[in-house]
This record gives sequence, structure tokens and C-alpha cells, in this order.
Amino acid sequence: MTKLSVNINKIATIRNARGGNLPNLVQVAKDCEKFGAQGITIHPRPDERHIRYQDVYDLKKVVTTEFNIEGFPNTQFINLVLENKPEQVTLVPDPPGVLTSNAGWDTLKQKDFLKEVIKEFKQNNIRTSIFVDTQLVNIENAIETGTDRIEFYTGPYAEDFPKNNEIAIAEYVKAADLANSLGLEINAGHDLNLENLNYFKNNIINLKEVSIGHALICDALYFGLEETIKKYLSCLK
Ligand SMILES: CC(=O)[C@@H](O)[C@H](O)COP(=O)(O)O
Ligand SMILES: NCC(=O)COP(=O)(O)O
Repeated sequence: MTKLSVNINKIATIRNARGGNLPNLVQVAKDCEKFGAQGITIHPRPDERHIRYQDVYDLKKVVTTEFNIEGFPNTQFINLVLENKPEQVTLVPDPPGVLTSNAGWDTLKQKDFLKEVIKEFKQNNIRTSIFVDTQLVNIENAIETGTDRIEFYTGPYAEDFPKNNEIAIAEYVKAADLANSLGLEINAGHDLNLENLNYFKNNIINLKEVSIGHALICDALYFGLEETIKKYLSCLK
């Protein structure tokens, strides 16, 4: 089974546009769960342009499915995660101010840093996942960081999919085969949508979870949140 974790960053973006509490992020998280989402993902960034640090504490009190916090592991982020103890932390190598996540870790160069951070999260019983591209060297070195999972950065897949789906998926299949053979569990995310999700799921063996935000929230404008979540869940069957 592949779980759907709904990334609610965009809900916070809309809320922050007016300074009030509309839409109510906590209520949306609860509704995503009610409509069938199997997880809630957030990505607090240092500029708090969407998810604010306080949101993490507020969401922790209500999320009953899998809570996944993504971000660059600076001291503030590490403390935030340790104080909130989500089921999963996803480490992303984003420099501050980046528009959106656009690359995975260089797991060879950053191995010692990742090892240290991952050890601390695992000592606190928090499952770890690290954001990676499909280069085999990054998968080979991911296992040595001690991480439980990798999350494939699917931006390149989403970009190539409309041109040629077989070419788009090819490197992900090779990387997934290697990850599976090493015992690394696999998540995926970034720019997955109703067109490209089912093909990704069908071609990647043992895909544990996808986290989807941008396209899903855009689709909800047309279909409504409940119907949209059902559509994404049916792509994962
Ligand atoms: C880690 C990742 O893939 C990102 O998709 C991220 O969570 C999205 O962040 P923004 O919503 O800030 O673009
Ligand atoms: N980890 C990826 C994520 O949470 C959502 O990415 P996107 O669907 O907003 O591109």
C-alpha cells in the first residue's frame, strides 16, 4: 500500500496572505484526514512564508495519521522536530530563501552531517527520510547515513512525463531497484499530480508514501478537497 500524505503548505500560504486565520490550517488538516489522507506533511521554512513554527505545535495536537515534517536540519528545525516528535522527519537540503525544493542531498559529501542528525532523530524514535535524486551514488551512500527511508525528488519526473513517460520513469526504476536491494524504504514527492501519479506508483516497487501539495490544492479549487483526495487515493490503488 502506498500512503497519501497531503502537504498543506499552500493552505498556510493563502492564510498568510491576509494575516487572519482563513483558511484554518488545523481544520484543513483534520478534514484531509477525514476525507481519507493517510498523513499530513508540512515544510516549515526559516522565513515562515507558509507554515509557521507555531503551526507545528498546533498541528501536533490534532493530527491522528502520520505527521511528516520536512525541512533543512538547522538547529532551529532540529529542536522543533524533537519537541514535536512526528512519526517522520524528511531532511531536505534547501538553502534558505529557495523558491521551492529543487534538489536532493549529495549523500557522499554530506554523509557525516546526515549521520549525526539522523542518529539524533532515531534516538528519539522518529523515522527519518532523506530527499534524494536518482543518481545511484546518492542511493548507495544514503544507506550509510543510517536513514530509514529515502524520498525521491520527483520534479524531473513530473517535467519529463508529458514528453515521454517511459524515459521519465527509467532512472527512478533503477534507483528504486537499488534502494530496495539495500533495504531502504521509498517515499516520493514534488510535483506529483493526477496525470503522473498512477504511472509512478505502478512502476516503483514498494513505494511506501507520496507527499503531495501544490497540484492537489490546485485541483481542490475545481473538485473540492474531499473529491480531490478521493481522486488521488484512487491513483494509488
Ligand atoms: C521537499 C519537497 O519536495 C517540497 O515539495 C516541499 O515540501 C514543497 O515546499 P514548498 O511548498 O515550499 O514549495
Ligand atoms: N515532499 C513533497 C511534498 O511534500 C509536496 O510537494 P508538492 O506536491 O507541493 O510539489
